[in-house]
Amino acid sequence: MSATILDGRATKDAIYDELRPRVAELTSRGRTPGLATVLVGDDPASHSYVRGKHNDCAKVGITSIRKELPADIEQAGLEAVIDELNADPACTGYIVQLPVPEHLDTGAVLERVAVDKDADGLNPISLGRLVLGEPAPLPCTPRGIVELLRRYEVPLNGARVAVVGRGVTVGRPLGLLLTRRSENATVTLCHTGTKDLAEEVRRADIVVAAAGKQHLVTPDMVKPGAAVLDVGVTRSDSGPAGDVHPDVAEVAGFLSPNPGGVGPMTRAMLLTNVVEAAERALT
Ligand SMILES: Nc1nc2c(c(=O)[nH]1)N[C@@H](CN(C=O)c1ccc(C(=O)N[C@@H](CCC(=O)O)C(=O)O)cc1)CN2
Repeated sequence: MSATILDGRATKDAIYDELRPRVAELTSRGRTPGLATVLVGDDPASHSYVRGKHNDCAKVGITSIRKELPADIEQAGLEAVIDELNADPACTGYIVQLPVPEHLDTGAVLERVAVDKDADGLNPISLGRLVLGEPAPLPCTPRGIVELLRRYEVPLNGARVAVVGRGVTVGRPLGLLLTRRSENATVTLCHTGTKDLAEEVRRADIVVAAAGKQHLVTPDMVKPGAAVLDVGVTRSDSGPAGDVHPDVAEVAGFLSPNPGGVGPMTRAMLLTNVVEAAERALT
């Protein structure tokens, strides 16, 4: 058996075909959406992700605003840039690319992003609304995972899902999304303290590996026919590697590869959040 590939690149392109006329409509009404990114430091992977986001903006007609700041910027300097974007009418949504250098206070930064411009859904008020089941921009990677599963008709209702990794951009919000009544899945959030990870994964109909540990999920851990989504990435001299061992493709029913799976979906959901915020502002 070889898994059906959950193709994030093709799905992203289909989503952009849907976004383009919505952006054109906003533009015709004098409200072109504008995405800003704030990138602190020189991390090559972060630069590559941000470049991808702006390339995508050009494809759908969203205006791009780029703020690139030195790695040694003080908290006050970064907050001044955030205040500037909060006040800029051309910026209808923005993100601070994570991680920021360690001397900066990530929580304070995310809290300062104006809620109505929070394109990442990572402001504590947006996350609180998600917990309460109120409308909010959804964090891009978890939203992308759910969208990818839906478009490939992977059943979610009643599914057992093992999410490996409890980070704030993926694992924790994904647990919240998948346990909404609309998704109705049962989620086990696994982490470094999980006693028997292999057993938890083996029980799952859907496995989301977002731990950032190379080839953590091996074929013997996967229930035959399960959907496996590889989200984590580890970079070494031999190049980037995902959290899922390549041989899992022989056991899984569906596989979201890395690269080419959830990464492009993260970008597609970011642009979707920006368009939705601009549409909300018009109504
Ligand atoms: N503010 C945020 N920071 C980060 C987030 C986030 O959602 N918001 N998530 C990750 C990184 N990320 C988004 O910024 C991201 C990761 C991967 C990709 C992507 O398109 N990957 C491609 C490969 C591209 C490449 O290697 O250059 C793929 O998987 O095919 C986009 C965005 C951490 N930071």
